[in-house]
Amino acid sequence: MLVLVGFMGAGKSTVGALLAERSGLPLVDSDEVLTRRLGCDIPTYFREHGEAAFREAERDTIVELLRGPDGVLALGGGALGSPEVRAALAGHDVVHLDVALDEALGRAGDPSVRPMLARDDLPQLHARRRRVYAEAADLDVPTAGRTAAEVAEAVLAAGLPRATQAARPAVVLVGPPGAGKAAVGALVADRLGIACVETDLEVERLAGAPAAEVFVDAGEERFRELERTATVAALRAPGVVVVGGGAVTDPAVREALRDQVVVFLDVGIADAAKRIGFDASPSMVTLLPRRAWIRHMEARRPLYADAATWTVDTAGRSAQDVADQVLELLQGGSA
Ligand SMILES: Nc1ncnc2c1ncn2[C@@H]1O[C@H](COP(=O)(O)OP(=O)(O)OP(=O)(O)O)[C@@H](O)[C@H]1O
Ligand SMILES: O=C(O)C1=C[C@@H](O)[C@@H](O)[C@H](O)C1
Ligand SMILES: [Mg+2]
Repeated sequence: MLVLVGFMGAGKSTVGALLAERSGLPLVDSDEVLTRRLGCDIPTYFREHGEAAFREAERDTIVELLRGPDGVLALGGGALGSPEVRAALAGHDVVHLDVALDEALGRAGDPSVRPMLARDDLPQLHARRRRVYAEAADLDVPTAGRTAAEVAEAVLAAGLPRATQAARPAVVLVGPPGAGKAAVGALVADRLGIACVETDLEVERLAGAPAAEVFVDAGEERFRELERTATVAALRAPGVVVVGGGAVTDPAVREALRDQVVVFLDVGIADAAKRIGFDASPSMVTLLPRRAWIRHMEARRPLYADAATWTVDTAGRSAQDVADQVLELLQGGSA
């Protein structure tokens, strides 16, 4: 992961969003994940349970996020107080956004709602933490006199492996026709502010004809060839990638799926048949009658499951509900 550390107001969230956009990696903000998990905002939690309880929850959450799928991770300003968090940073690319105290105070917003700003030893806290951030970091970026965009440029220019790695999808969705991949993919991409690439549509673009037509006129073998080209290319670019139901039968596609963040959207014939509408107007999926769907699913289930980082059961659920679960998984929530 590309991990951003620094004092409150250093620009971790703002610069993190710019780096996420540039690298195609999802942005995860530990304060946001914690707010969701704690069920209330951080100042309220500090008031009701005290700082020690907050630090424990913060430590556990961050250690878990650091073990999770790749991304840009912005850490809360006090996170490095934990030796477990400092140890868990090993092997990640850590960037310290170095900000002077007066500048940070100018940026960090209303001090009355910031538990850690309401203390009289702030200059000492800032000086102490600055050393801890620098010690943990692979790169220190002074933010004084630089816009957030310039800070992001400085991070990219330093050539850290994660910031400059070849782009790859934030998440790849696999599953049979009727799993809801395209609908869920569009919702997830929308929330992450990134593109959604459907390999079926890419095949149509390459072939210059509807996918069903390629399948019937040029034959399945030609269709699979185009699908392999389109899918392997999509898996090297940022965004959310929705992989056509049969693509996993191709060994090159399975190879390209290795080490990706993959969600298998699982579904049974009852829900799939309802969602597809087997008698609706001609499309790729209406070529698959009920029995063929079942046969394909039996053969492909192990391939979907093998490729998957997570499996999500979509039976009886709306696309929005499934998309929310996928987002939660990406942002370190439990399944
Ligand atoms: N380099 C910069 N120059 C000027 N303003 C900036 C810069 N970086 C961030 N800001 C602004 O400062 C404010 C705080 O930035 P941001 O929320 O990204 O900081 P943070 O490190 O995530 O702080 P927090 O402790 O709240 O998580 C925002 O209004 C943001 O637009
Ligand atoms: O500096 C800190 O100790 C904190 C910073 C914020 O990011 C929050 O994690 C919380 O307000 C504590
Ligand atoms: Mg922030």
